[in-house]
Amino acid sequence: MDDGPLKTKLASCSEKEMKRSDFSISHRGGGTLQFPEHTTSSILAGARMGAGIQECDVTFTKDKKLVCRHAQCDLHTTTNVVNIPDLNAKCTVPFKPAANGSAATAKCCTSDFTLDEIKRLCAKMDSSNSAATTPAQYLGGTPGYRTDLYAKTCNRVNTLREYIELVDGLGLKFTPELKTPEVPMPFPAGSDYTQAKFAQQLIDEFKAAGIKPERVFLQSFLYDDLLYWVKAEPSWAKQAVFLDETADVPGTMPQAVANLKKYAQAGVKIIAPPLPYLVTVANGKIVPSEYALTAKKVGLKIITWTLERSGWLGDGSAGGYYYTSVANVTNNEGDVYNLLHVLAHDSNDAMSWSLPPKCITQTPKDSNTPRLDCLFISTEFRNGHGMSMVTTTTTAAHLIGQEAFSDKPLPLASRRRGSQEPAYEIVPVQGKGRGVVATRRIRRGEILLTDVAALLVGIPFLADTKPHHRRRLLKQALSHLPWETREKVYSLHRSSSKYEVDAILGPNSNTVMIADQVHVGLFPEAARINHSCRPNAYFRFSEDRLTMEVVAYHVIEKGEEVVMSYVPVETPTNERKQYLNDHWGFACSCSLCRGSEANVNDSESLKQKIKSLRETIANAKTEGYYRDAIIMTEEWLQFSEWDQAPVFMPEYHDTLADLHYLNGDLVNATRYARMAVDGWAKLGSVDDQELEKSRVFLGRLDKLRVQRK
Ligand SMILES: C[S@@+](CC[C@H](N)C(=O)[O-])C[C@H]1O[C@@H](n2cnc3c(N)ncnc32)[C@H](O)[C@@H]1O
Repeated sequence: MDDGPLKTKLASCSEKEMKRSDFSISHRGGGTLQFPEHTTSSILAGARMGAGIQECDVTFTKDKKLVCRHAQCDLHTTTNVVNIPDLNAKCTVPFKPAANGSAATAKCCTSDFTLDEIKRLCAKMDSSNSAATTPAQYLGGTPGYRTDLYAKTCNRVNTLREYIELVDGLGLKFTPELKTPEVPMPFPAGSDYTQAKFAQQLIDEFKAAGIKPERVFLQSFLYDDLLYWVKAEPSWAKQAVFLDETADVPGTMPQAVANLKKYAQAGVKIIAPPLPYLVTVANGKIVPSEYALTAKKVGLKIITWTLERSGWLGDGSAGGYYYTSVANVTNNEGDVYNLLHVLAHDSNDAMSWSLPPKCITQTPKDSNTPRLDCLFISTEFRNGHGMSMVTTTTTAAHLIGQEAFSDKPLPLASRRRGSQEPAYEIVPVQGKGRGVVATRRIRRGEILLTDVAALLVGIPFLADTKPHHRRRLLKQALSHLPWETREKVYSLHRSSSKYEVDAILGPNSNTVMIADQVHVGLFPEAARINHSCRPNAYFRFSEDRLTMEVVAYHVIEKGEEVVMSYVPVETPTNERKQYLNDHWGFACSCSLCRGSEANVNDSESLKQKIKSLRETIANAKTEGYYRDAIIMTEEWLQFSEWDQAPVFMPEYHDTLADLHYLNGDLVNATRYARMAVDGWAKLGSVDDQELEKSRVFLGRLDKLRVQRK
């Protein structure tokens, strides 16, 4: 693979455990390179490789039973049928040996046999030997890049029912494809076994097995099958997939693109074309095609047919059919990852943003590697709240990867009693402009306010970009926000500074981490919270929701101002005063900033002690002195209580649980983990994320204890 950020990122995962994911869908069972397809061994191999969804291509037997085969008429190449004389005789075209320069032939269909007969077959690797003069020879021909190793024992052909049972047992999802019949329908002629009946039978098998429609992605190449499901079985059609091959004939792509709207209007939800429909090349890079962009625009979801190649990527054939639209940038086997990256991220990027991203490339002073920063704007984000972001494409892709833009539910913030109004108001506060004041008593740990980011900007962009370029891009970022959010943001402009964006961003933004990169975030509502050296609240940033939650450190009485510390609480007084003055533009008048020398010094030395204790705890933890870290954590709690510095008991219990676990003491680790879970739960479930984290940890500890018994 070519060197670059993607290769580095992938290499960093080489030692990670494989995880099951719905992103990975097995084709014909998962292990077709090594296992006879659609068999139990193949499905188990797919599951081992991480497939979250498993395929069965569904076709019917002579007695109308449903079985899994890639095609209705492939039994002569995927089973030993031609080598069983009485069954071979029943084939549509029984085996005929090669002779006089003509290849050996056979054609055996599932509809030639009853299910009992099909159950006598052994599945094998999909191949045939065209030079065969005997049925046994015809079974050969497996290409050298596959193996017959696992076809030596008899793998039976699975029925749809057996596949459902197996995949259900593995806890996976299903993607059955209704195979286009190769015999005229109804089958047999004049009977009532129509195409619609076949399409219904497939769903009925899932219903009979008690499978919910949310676990099933039906597929078909026949548009009429999709229309049938939409009409007859709407809940099963919700994630039915239309396999689109209508642009395979040269010149037909424009029509295929135009048809997408029609499909969406008819109720189709997911389109699955082959790779070349989805990507093209622009400026030497793989990018989403017009087909992909249009599909998204009309509201269709996309599942790539398969990620496969016809021939090697590095031998000059450039992957054959599947790579036709990107052949001129395909020259080594690693290019499959470049393609996959575009399918997984870039095509979604292009859809998530309301305007095409605007990008600039610049090389930071301390590095030789150029960095691409882009302005991404989504006016749809959070029901029209909107958000602009200036960051690298890697960070944007990371956020898309964790579905940060999917409007996940927000954690519940405090409300006024018996009302939907927030439990705070924004009012003038003496000497500080405006501020946030509680309108009822807020409990410790309650989430007082949840705010959605209006703007996120990477620090490297701010540091490396020339001021006028920086201001211009940021101005665009703000001006494209939806009206209501934009008004809120502009109302934060308090100073008479010449540069509006600087005046808005400077004294109103918070530092947040996204994908391990430092960013500043503008949260227009939370930006009304003033500073105090003795805060009663703190903020927590959620990377996968792009929100800020303001949490009460301790009880905040009705009418009390909600305040946060703009600097780490343990920062020494002089440093703090200086920073607040330089960066936030005000002279700190907190009691700690202006208190008597003696008091300040007392508090100062406590702060210093806490600061160094926290550092020592962190060091002891990384160096493995867990016992010492445990003792110091107890000490830290004591000091914090003297100083009235905020400390959450569940947070503290989480730390102790972790340290005891690292120290190999499962009993104490479990004790503290349980206390942490109880503590978070008592906070009224307002902090679901922390509660969930502690619960997961406790679950792990419980499992470990059971294993060790
Ligand atoms: C994030 S804003 C807080 C909301 C602001 N008071 C308003 O009216 O929108 C930060 C600005 O508020 C003012 N501020 C915050 N805390 C203050 C404090 N403790 N004393 C004086 N001014 C403060 C400063 O002007 C600071 O730059």
